[in-house]
Order: sequence, then structure tokens, then C-alpha cells
Amino acid sequence: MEILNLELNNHIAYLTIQSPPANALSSNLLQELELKLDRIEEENTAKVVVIKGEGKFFSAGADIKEFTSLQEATGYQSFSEKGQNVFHRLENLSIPVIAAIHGAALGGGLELAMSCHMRIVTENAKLGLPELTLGIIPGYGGTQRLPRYVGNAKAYEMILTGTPISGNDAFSLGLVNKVVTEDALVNETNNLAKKIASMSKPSINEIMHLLSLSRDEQLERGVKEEAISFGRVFASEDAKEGVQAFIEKRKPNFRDK
Ligand SMILES: C/C=C/C(=O)SCCNC(=O)CCNC(=O)[C@H](O)C(C)(C)COP(=O)(O)OP(=O)(O)OC[C@H]1O[C@@H](n2cnc3c(N)ncnc32)[C@H](O)[C@@H]1OP(=O)(O)O
Repeated sequence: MEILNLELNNHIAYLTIQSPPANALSSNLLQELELKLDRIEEENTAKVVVIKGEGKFFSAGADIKEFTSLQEATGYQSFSEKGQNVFHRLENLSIPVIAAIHGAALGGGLELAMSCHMRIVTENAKLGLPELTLGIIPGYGGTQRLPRYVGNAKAYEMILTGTPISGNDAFSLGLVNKVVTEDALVNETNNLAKKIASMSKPSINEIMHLLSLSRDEQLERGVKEEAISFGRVFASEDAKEGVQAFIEKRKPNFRDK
């Protein structure tokens, strides 16, 4: 089975993450996302992309189990940059991307959703950046994109406590476009996608270019700094402890080293 399924239908490209149970963003999945974006661009028929997750969650973030086999030599900074680059490409696509979020969008899962242009979320979904609970920090652009959506005060709280917010709260804060019941997610997302797909492609492409110019230049600088910090923190003893504790399903014992 493919871990990222692409289905093109009536000018809508549906990308479904199929990597249960967590739909973790493994390095294979990120590579697959690049390939699927290549195909969408080559075919050049889609006017909108929908990203969703199969099973219980949208995505629980980077594959924490893969972290233990990440060799220091391969560079933790470049691990972060690889994800950042894919998400940068997604954000700068010439067609809009909608994330349909249910269950959980945590860590890299929320960073993926924040790189999309619109988000529809279920009421009870959990959205957050829990990386600090693992002794690491967000590395796929989350430190830079979250404050732009929810404001500084809430971003500090969400990142420093690692506590997720509900779909309802995400809507109140302006992080998502719409909050819906679990049953309505597919229909509401399709309705939005269809409305966009009924527009003329050249005007969609021009608008995507113009709206991309509304992003400030600091974002790119901040994302670069984030990868450097990610590399530094990931090499710490507390990062090893945090990841090991997650795998062993216990509380981490951080030593501030
Ligand atoms: C640069 C980017 C960095 C990052 O993204 S770091 C990762 C940030 N994400 C997280 O910290 C989220 C971690 N996961 C969770 O908090 C919870 O899980 C959930 C809330 C998503 C779900 O909780 P529940 O319903 O109680 O299920 P469960 O037993 O915890 O998880 C089911 C299985 O999924 C595995 N899993 C969950 N998240 C990840 C992940 N991010 N990477 C790899 N595996 C994951 C678990 O270990 C377990 O597996 P098993 O059944 O073998 O015990």
C-alpha cells in the first residue's frame, strides 16, 4: 500500500496520508509528498489540492520512532531542512491547498497543516506543537508560522507547554477556516474544494502568486534559524531522553543538558 495516495478528480487532487496508526511524517512520506507534488504539477489539471489523513488522525507529526536511528553524522539540522523545504514548496504552490484535519495534527502534522493555505478541522481534533515534551523543538517551520496565525501570546503558551488546543479553540484563534463535526468533514472540505475548482485556473494561479507576496520576508529567515536551533537541541542528552521516554511510554527525566 502507498503511504501517500494521490487521486485526481474533477480538477481536485486528493492526497491521503495512509500510514496508520499515527500517519507519522516519516522521511519516506516526505519524499513521497515531493513526488506527488511533481505529478500534480506535471499533469497540470488540478486547481486545488486537499490533504487528509486516513484512520484516527490527520498526522501525529514526524516519526518519533525514526528519531532513534537518525545518526548525528547525517545532521539533525538537515533533517529539519528537508521537511522545511517540502513545506515551503507546498506553501508556494501555484494552486491552493486545503488541509482536512481530524483526530490530531501534532508537531510536524500541524506544521504541515500550517503550510497549507486553508484548514478545516473537526471540533474535537487536537492541534499542537508538543515537541518540548520530547526534549526537542519544532523543526518544520512551526515556531515561525504558529505565531502568525494565533498571535504571540498563544503561540508562546502552546509551544512552551506543548499542550494542544481543540478544533473549536483553533477556530476562535483564527488558526483554521472552519470547524465542523466529524461526520461533516468530508462534505465541507469537498464543498470548499469544488467552489475553488469552479474558478478559472489562470486567475487562481495569479492569485496564489499575489497572496504569496503578502508573506513577510522574516518568515524565511526565521525558518532557517529554526533548523539551526533544531540541530543544536536534537543533539542534546535531553532530546535522547525525551524520545526514549515517548517510546517507553513514560515521563521523561530531563537533566537540562
Ligand atoms: C520536526 C518535527 C518534529 C515532530 O513532529 S516530533 C513529533 C511531535 N508529535 C508528537 O509528539 C505526538 C506524539 N503522539 C501522541 O501524542 C499520541 O500518540 C496521539 C495523541 C497522537 C495519540 O494518542 P493515543 O490515541 O493514546 O494513541 P497512542 O497509543 O499514543 O499512539 C498509537 C501508536 O502510534 C504511535 N505514535 C504516535 N505518534 C507517533 C509519532 N509521531 N511517531 C511515531 N509513532 C507515533 C504510538 O507510539 C503508538 O504506537 P504503538 O501502538 O506501537 O504503541
